[in-house]
Amino acid sequence: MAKGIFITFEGPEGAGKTTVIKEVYNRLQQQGKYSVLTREPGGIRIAEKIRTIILDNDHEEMDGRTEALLYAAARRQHLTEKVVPALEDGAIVLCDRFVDSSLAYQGYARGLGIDEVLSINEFAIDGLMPDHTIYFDISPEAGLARIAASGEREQNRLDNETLQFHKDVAEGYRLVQKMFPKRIQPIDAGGSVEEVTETVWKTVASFIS
Ligand SMILES: Nc1ncnc2c1ncn2[C@@H]1O[C@H](COP(=O)(O)OP(=O)(O)OP(=O)(O)O)[C@@H](O)[C@H]1O
Ligand SMILES: Cc1cn([C@H]2C[C@H](O)[C@@H](COP(=O)(O)O)O2)c(=O)[nH]c1=O
Repeated sequence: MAKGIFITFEGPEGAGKTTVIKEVYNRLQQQGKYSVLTREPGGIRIAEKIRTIILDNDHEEMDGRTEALLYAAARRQHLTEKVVPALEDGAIVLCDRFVDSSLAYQGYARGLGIDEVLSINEFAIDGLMPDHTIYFDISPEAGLARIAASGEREQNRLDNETLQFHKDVAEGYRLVQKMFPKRIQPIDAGGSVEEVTETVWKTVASFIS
């Protein structure tokens, strides 16, 4: 049985999750808290390989159900190899995206059905849902504008979806929040990096105190 705390970070493209989660992880390290920073899809060798297959711009023919199953497969391996052992060791596990991404992106935006995608993920996660989820609340337009402004990142197959797809992702997340109101805590992600980091830090601190 897990002894640690499993915290996931969710939101649309460019919401600032990766930027802020790194800072939160650094602060936990400075405080001497045993913490693990990881991401989905990825975090371990096999899941990073699956990530490359899913996000490759050249794989435009990928079927929606194949996509959902690949995310679930990467998740299963990541959980068994990294997340569960860390939780059993008492770590605070910070994970950049998890099952709610599948529900919003594949379940709602791809039109596979939130319940259907939850059902294949139930097999993958075998009962392990996050203790807490922080949702970075920002419009898809603002998130995509941040990515465009930075010019640092190569656009992947999901980034390159239509604006309507990203609006559907946001609507999907809204429905997922209604399904899990106690677990998912929205924060305003529209401020500066410093402002959002402070909000997230305070929220994480409230989970671990
Ligand atoms: N609060 C912020 N204000 C302005 N720019 C930001 C803010 N947070 C992050 N950025 C910038 O926006 C871009 C996207 O940020 P980041 O990669 O952290 O987002 P993300 O939520 O992880 O996105 P994705 O899920 O698409 O990978 C980066 O260039 C980052 O420097
Ligand atoms: C876990 C997960 C992710 N996605 C999408 C969301 C993003 O477009 C990419 C991951 O890229 P990031 O830069 O690391 O955020 O994958 C998804 O559609 N379904 C999922 O389950």
